[in-house]
Amino acid sequence: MAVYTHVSAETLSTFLARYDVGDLVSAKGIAEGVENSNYLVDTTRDRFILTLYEKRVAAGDLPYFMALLDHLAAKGLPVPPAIPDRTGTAIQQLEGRAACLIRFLTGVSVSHPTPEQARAAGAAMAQMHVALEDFTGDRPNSMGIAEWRPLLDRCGTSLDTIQPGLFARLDAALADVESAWPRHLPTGAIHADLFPDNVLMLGDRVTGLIDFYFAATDILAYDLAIMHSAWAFDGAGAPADAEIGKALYEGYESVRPLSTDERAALALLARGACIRFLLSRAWDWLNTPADALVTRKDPLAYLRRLEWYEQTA
Ligand SMILES: Nc1ncnc2c1ncn2[C@@H]1O[C@H](COP(=O)(O)OP(=O)(O)O)[C@@H](O)[C@H]1O
Ligand SMILES: N[C@@H](CCOP(=O)(O)O)C(=O)O
Repeated sequence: MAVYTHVSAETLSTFLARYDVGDLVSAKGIAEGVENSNYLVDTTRDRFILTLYEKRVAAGDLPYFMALLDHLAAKGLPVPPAIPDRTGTAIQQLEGRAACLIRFLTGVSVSHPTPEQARAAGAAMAQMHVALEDFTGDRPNSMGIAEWRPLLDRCGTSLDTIQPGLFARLDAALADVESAWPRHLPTGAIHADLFPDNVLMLGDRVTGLIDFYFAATDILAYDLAIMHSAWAFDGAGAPADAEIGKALYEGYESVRPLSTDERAALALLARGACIRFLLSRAWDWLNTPADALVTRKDPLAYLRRLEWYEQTA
């Protein structure tokens, strides 16, 4: 579930009156997602997404995310910009939360992507990287490599309640990744969470890239490595059809060919991605009550992926 903050029909009607978008017809909470409260809003004119930003998205970061979305939308990328109200304001306050009314995009996120869908999604990521080459916004990555050790230490040996020896295992894996992490690869604005659930598709066509709330300045090839770690495995962390990972890379390189150094670094960057998502999932696992409404994501699926990159890639 992802409706943490309830918005009544009366409050929403008053809120929509700030915009030139027609009158409220219906509003439904959206179950998918874990970070924010999302509503599907229909008006007499159109369909929108209303997002209320919960504790993980800092209100101070919203201008960066919105500028990035505007930049991509202006270049024709299928991303959902926030809609300005009659005064030109896109970032609002609603029920004590920062909130935006966002363009609705058609399409569905695929649970089991095919190679052709992975190829299209890889190409979409590369188009995004190219379109952001002249984006001047900057946001240090709050989930980047510098943050992994502090997060590991905050989780501490409680990790061993998830799997015996997990803390020591991650401590060693992180030390290896830290000592080899590349410092010379091209950087720019990256999505940093382009999992299948954040790509909307109709058939083999990408109709939407959503959920930019981890976007930050970081290594471009790291974004692709994150994507590979999310797309080329099943939910339990076992490798999916090898064609999917291959098609993802081919799709990306059909738009933005990787340099030799970027290609050589992909496996290491993917090991970093595995540690990053293992740690954030483990933190949530340890700090979310088992009966909470939010479904906790399996941290160990990312340990299996880490092992695959260490042994195979
Ligand atoms: N602009 C959009 N157009 C269509 N559907 C959207 C849009 N934004 C979000 N959604 C829907 O809402 C769900 C949750 O959105 P998401 O941004 O992933 O939430 P969270 O940040 O809480 O993880 C998505 O899986 C998708 O179904
Ligand atoms: N993709 C991350 C969690 C972030 O969730 P999202 O719904 O905002 O994409 C993971 O799978 O661990």
